[in-house]
Amino acid sequence: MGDLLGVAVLGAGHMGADHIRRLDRVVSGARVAAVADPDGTRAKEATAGIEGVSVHTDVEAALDAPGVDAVLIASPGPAHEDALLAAFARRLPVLCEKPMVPDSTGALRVVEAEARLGRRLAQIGFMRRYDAEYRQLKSLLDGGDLGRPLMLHCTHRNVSSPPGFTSAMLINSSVSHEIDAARWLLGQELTAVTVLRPRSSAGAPQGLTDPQFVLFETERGALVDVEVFVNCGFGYEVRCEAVCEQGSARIGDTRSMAVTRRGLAGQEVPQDYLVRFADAYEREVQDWVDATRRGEVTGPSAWDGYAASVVAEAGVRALETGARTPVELAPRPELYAAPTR
Ligand SMILES: NC(=O)C1=CN([C@@H]2O[C@H](COP(=O)(O)OP(=O)(O)OC[C@H]3O[C@@H](n4cnc5c(N)ncnc54)[C@H](O)[C@@H]3O)[C@@H](O)[C@H]2O)C=CC1
Ligand SMILES: O=C1[C@@H](O)[C@H](O)[C@@H](O)[C@H](O)[C@H]1O
Repeated sequence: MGDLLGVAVLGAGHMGADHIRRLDRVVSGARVAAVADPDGTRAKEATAGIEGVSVHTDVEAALDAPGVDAVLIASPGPAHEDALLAAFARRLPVLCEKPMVPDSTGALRVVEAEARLGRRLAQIGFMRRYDAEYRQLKSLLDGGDLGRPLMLHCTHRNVSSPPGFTSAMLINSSVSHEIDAARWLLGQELTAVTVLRPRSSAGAPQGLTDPQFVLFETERGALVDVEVFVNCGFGYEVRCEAVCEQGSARIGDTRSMAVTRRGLAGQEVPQDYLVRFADAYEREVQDWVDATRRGEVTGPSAWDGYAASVVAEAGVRALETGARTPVELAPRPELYAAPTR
């Protein structure tokens, strides 16, 4: 490694381009060494003005490019397994966007491959763990002042879904964040899932089941409900209220300046995740760069990515069948910690 951690970014779409900008201009200690995207034009646009970066349409060529010390995967979910295994084969540390691998069999292959190496290389991009409000809620719950958590009420709304977004993706792409956040906040595995379908919004693309109401059960008897609505049209809203035995705590209400004029009081509502979670992405990538330079791997693990995929897969089955669906996890390799609390 030179003075700076050389990062190969795989995928230069919405998230990839934003991570490239962040690595180049916001976080310290890293540089963009290579970028791969089958759409070469996107890769060129995302790297315009960055010195010393090589641009590729082939993932393996980017991983083997000079100066690459680590990898950031921001390609679509189905491409993640091959990319993770290629990074592991080269012993390169990885920050992989969620979902780690959308299908649980592929996710387990990633866990097993890392366990065979005997050390962690992967951090999964569940950035809510780096959001100031989520961290505050986590400390409060861990401190025990509110007593045992009984319920989490979650809201996850997007203004609109991108082209090609499916009813299953409301769960395995969008709700994957609540799945990870609930496991982390509560320190418990999720054990069963039920999905209800309210009437679909006229604002949703034809055939998309949107919104959905998802109910998770946990191993120590708590309940987690999630309203997910990805074509709400009015704002990017992510909220979570924890209801405990001796109190409740709620995060995600609009935190911007309040303005009153012409008889109305109002606050700006973020329109997408890049705005709402800008600070969280920055802290996530900075922590990853710092830990990688120290030779450590911190943050959400491949096991967390696997668990989220299994729960989401059960959720998609529950959506299709209308039935309460149990979650079955494989035995957890020793390399990974159990959820604690
Ligand atoms: N943490 C978060 O809040 C968010 C995470 N994501 C995740 O980021 C990832 C990318 O999502 P978006 O940027 O929204 O998608 P996108 O569709 O905007 O970009 C994906 C890019 O990857 C390229 N690509 C396709 N196959 C590839 C391959 N095998 N190797 C390298 N590049 C390839 C595409 O040409 C495209 O440029 C997904 O895993 C998604 O779930 C997306 C949005 C927010
Ligand atoms: O990860 C994300 C997207 O992939 C997903 O599609 C959105 O629903 C989430 O809000 C966003 O954080």
